[in-house]
Amino acid sequence: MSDIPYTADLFDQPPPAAPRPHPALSDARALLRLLERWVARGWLRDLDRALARFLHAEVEDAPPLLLLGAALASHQLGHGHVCLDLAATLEAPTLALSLPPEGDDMSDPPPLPGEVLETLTLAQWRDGLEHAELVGQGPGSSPLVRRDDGTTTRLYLRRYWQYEQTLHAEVDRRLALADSTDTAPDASLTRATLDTLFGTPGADPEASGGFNWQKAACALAAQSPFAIITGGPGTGKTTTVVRLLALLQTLCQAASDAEPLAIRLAAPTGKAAARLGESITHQVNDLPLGPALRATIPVEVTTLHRLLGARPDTRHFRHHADNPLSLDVLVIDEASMVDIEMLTAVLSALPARTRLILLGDKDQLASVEAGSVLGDLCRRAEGGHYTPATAAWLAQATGQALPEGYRDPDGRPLDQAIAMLRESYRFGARSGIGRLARAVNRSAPDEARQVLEQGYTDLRHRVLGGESDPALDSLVRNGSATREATTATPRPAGYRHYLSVMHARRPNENADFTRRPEAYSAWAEAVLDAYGDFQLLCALRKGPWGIEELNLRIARTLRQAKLLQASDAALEHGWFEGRPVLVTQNDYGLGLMNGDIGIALEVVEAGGARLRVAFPSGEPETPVRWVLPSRLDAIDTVFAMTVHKSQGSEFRHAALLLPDRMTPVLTRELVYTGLTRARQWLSLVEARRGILGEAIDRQVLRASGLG
Ligand SMILES: Nc1ncnc2c1ncn2[C@@H]1O[C@H](COP(=O)(O)OP(=O)(O)OP(=O)(O)O)[C@@H](O)[C@H]1O
Repeated sequence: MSDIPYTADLFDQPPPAAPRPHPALSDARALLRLLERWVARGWLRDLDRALARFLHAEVEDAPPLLLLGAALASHQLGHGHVCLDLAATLEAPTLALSLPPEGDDMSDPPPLPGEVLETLTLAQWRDGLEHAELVGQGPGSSPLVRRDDGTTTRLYLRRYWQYEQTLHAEVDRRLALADSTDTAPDASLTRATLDTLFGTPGADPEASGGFNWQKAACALAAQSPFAIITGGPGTGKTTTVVRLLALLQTLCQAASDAEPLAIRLAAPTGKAAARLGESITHQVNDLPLGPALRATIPVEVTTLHRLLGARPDTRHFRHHADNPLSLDVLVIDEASMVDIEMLTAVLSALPARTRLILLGDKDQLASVEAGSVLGDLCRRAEGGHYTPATAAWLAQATGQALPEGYRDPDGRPLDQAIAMLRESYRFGARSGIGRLARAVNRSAPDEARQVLEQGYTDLRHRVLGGESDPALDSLVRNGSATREATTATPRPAGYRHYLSVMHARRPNENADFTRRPEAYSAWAEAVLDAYGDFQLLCALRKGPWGIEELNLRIARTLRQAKLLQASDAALEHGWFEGRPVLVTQNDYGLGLMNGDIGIALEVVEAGGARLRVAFPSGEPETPVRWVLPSRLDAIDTVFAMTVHKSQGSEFRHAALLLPDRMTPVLTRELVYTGLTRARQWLSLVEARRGILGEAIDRQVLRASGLG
């Protein structure tokens, strides 16, 4: 009692005024004015406001709370959510809406969502959505759909609600087929084939209790027309799927003398497709199988757009429910990057008998488009939840007893179709990167901190002393010093490495580009390969820790070290030799895909020097595709790359830079995705001590009704 100041002052103060409801909550015109200010400021898309305006113009009595919900549900699509979760929005508007957006300087801002929503309750917002013409509860023609459960309401634009419904229906249809006994594969042949493909039974590491999850994944997927194989980097997803395809072909051959299964492999981006193609080619060659069976496993990988027959200027594909793909098996790699619209299109274009196998890492950042389908479907993957019938099948088909902890008599049909690979062969038990990735995934900041302090040789950690700390420049220029710095030990590179290769291996100055293309091609291949040795990854686009400012800072650092030569103007806005660029949009005409990285190189042509940009083509005969800078519009300089853009890529040494303050994009998934891009070494750079812990405490939860 004595701690409380007992002074007259305390009682003289008027009680704080209760916040008043914002006028936009009850007046449609005030709401539209507010949305206009948010659009002018770049907080909302014009598209989001246009929807609210359209509904207001069409239906005079459309409640303001409904218009607000519609604009925000539309805004959420731009942030990867298929719907607006009302309760989450009211609880933490800034986080749920990512508003104000990253990089806003907050000078003279319009009212913040938090201020506007401050007095609104979930019950009031729900009441405000009561409008039969505009908001339905299910099938119908209303533009919006709401789904209520005890704790929240989800508001969808009808198209996205429909995607979710189609996806549910298509997955359920396939899972129901899995239950019918006439589709069950021959258990003894499955077991004999898996023993051949995987060698002696039970050869998996102790960490998995001797249980070979790769083998189990093959057995689970072989008995279901829909299957997911999820696992972190290097857990053997590709290894497993190649063996699964060999098993399926063996079972098919034994069942009939018919043709082998028609199998296609696909990935969401050209880069992911090229990577899978390369990895699968090696794996197929190593299979302990005869050449005839090996030849039935394809090594060519296409993009999903190409598979479905994308047509320019329309979101409709050539293949759909009425013109389905003729296939027996479709494998989609990097499925975490596939958004809900694309996955629905794929499922609709596949006959129900076609087996669909999704591969991916459920813990990675989801697609930037709406819907984290893989993550949602795999929410229960960690625990297994296999029924007694599934455990019995695994015992018959693999000769292994499923550990108790993964059994569940109440397991759901979807659980039976999902296999999680739990052991990384790339990051063994002694790898700091692997241990850090596990700590991040478990949201264990203290454990992550300990891993950083334990002196792993593949892990470096640095806390910067401010925006201009030269340690960052030194890291990106030179890489990091190895602890066991002997000349024989390879070192984690910085950008000096690829630029040195560029200078040292340049073709003779008399070599003309048109007459000696092979000399230029070999040079470009060496430079591109060396570039893959290092990449700086950042969470943000804007501000001192964002890629825009860092790209310029790094270019200047490299010029100062005499590794680049360019005027200020060229560094800021133009082209210079050595400029690494990232393609940000597919360009089928040029054969370039979103995510491709090229490097500007100077070639001698017709007696003069000119810049051309070299991209890896993925084709063995002409490994480099040369493009004139003037033909490239959708590109960014990529000395610094956002973690979002780095998905599906790997670098021998990756430096992950975390900013000095929390922003909505900084989450556990982002840190995990960033650090698992490193194949051999990771440098983790904190702009402020402790930011890693704060980031991994926060997980993105995408709003959806899947899972
Ligand atoms: N059971 C195993 N025993 C030993 N090595 C393995 C095993 N499974 C996979 N590997 C090796 O681990 C490495 C990674 O395997 P793989 O490429 O199949 O993993 P992934 O999960 O597809 O990787 P990514 O995350 O790159 O997509 C490869 O070198 C592979 O040969």
